[in-house]
Amino acid sequence: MDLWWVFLYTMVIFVPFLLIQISSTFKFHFKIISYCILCVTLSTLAAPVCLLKNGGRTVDNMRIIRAFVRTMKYVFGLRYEVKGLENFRIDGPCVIVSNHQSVLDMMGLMEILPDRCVQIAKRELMFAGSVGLITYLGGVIYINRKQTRDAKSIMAGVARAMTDDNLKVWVYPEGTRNNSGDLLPFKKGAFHLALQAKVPIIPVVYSSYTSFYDRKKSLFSGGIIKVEILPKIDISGVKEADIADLTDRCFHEMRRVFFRLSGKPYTPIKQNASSK
Ligand SMILES: CCCCCCCC/C=C\CCCCCCCC(=O)SCCNC(=O)CCNC(=O)[C@H](O)C(C)(C)COP(=O)(O)OP(=O)(O)OC[C@H]1O[C@@H](n2cnc3c(N)ncnc32)[C@H](O)[C@@H]1OP(=O)(O)O
Ligand SMILES: CCCCCCCCCCCCCCCC(=O)OC[C@@H](O)COP(=O)(O)O
Repeated sequence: MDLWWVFLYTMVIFVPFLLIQISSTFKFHFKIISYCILCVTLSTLAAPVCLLKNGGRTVDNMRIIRAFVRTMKYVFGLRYEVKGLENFRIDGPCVIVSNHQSVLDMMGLMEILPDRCVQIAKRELMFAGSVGLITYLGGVIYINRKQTRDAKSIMAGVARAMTDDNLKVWVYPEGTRNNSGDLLPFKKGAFHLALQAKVPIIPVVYSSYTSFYDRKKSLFSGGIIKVEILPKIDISGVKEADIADLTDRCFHEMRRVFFRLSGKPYTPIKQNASSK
């Protein structure tokens, strides 16, 4: 008899708990899948517009893509509070570096994307159906992260294109998505690129998503994202040998802003800022 009561009480507590868990995981995946479906649908609609208006692969298509993507934040209840947009107002090309937390970043990117700006992306994105097609039409530069030598030679070509075609380039120096509530060490490609093209670096920081988006906790609700565009980092006088220091400086500056925007106390780290 006693065992029966234990069983009953366990079920009364356990079953609703299990159901809540399942429904929150289900809700999370449902939202992520909706996000992907919306991306695929919008890129299918935007691709013909790009082709009809601009003919083929050109950075001018980014204006069209930007307009489509900017509608998506309303669907997911996201709001962006942007500061420092005036720092984008520089003549000529530059390298923009920002933190990368999730696939949702694409919305934050398009929210503030300046004209004539292309992104560096992993080459796998090229094969993502209509999303791949739209990134191709927008002029996204693909790199193979597993082949540093290839990635470097592509970046050297990009440096030339930046000055020839007056292009801004957006790089995620962490090199991968990171939803940990801190920044990953920076890779050096973006900084080599700025030096090779002789252009300034503009850091952009997005506050942490962890309060409304967390893959591990199956959390994805609406929220406010604070964005700050920092003043440009001038690279005049910087030499190849100073790249590690430059990377370090930029990393620490961005990390400080990241903690401030995320409302978390700043904790200094001793480890080297760059990945090697
Ligand atoms: C309407 C529809 C809507 C829906 C659809 C919307 C579509 C929207 C359209 C468009 C938006 C698109 C959004 C795309 C977003 C995509 C995001 C991603 O994919 S993020 C992943 C890929 N990005 C990166 O990885 C970049 C950052 N990585 C780098 O820059 C690396 O540095 C890289 C890959 C070049 C090399 O990586 P290493 O892992 O080998 O690491 P290292 O430490 O940097 O380099 C190793 C050694 O090589 C030197 N090195 C690196 N780059 C060099 C260079 N260019 N020249 C000379 N040396 C270089 C370094 O100094 C280092 O050497 P020493 O250790 O210092 O001795
Ligand atoms: C035929 C297959 C169709 C597949 C459709 C997939 C639709 C996906 C829509 C998502 C579009 C968002 C684009 C943002 C790109 C992005 O943020 O990629 C992540 C990479 O930065 C980092 O990669 P990782 O190293 O894996 O963290």
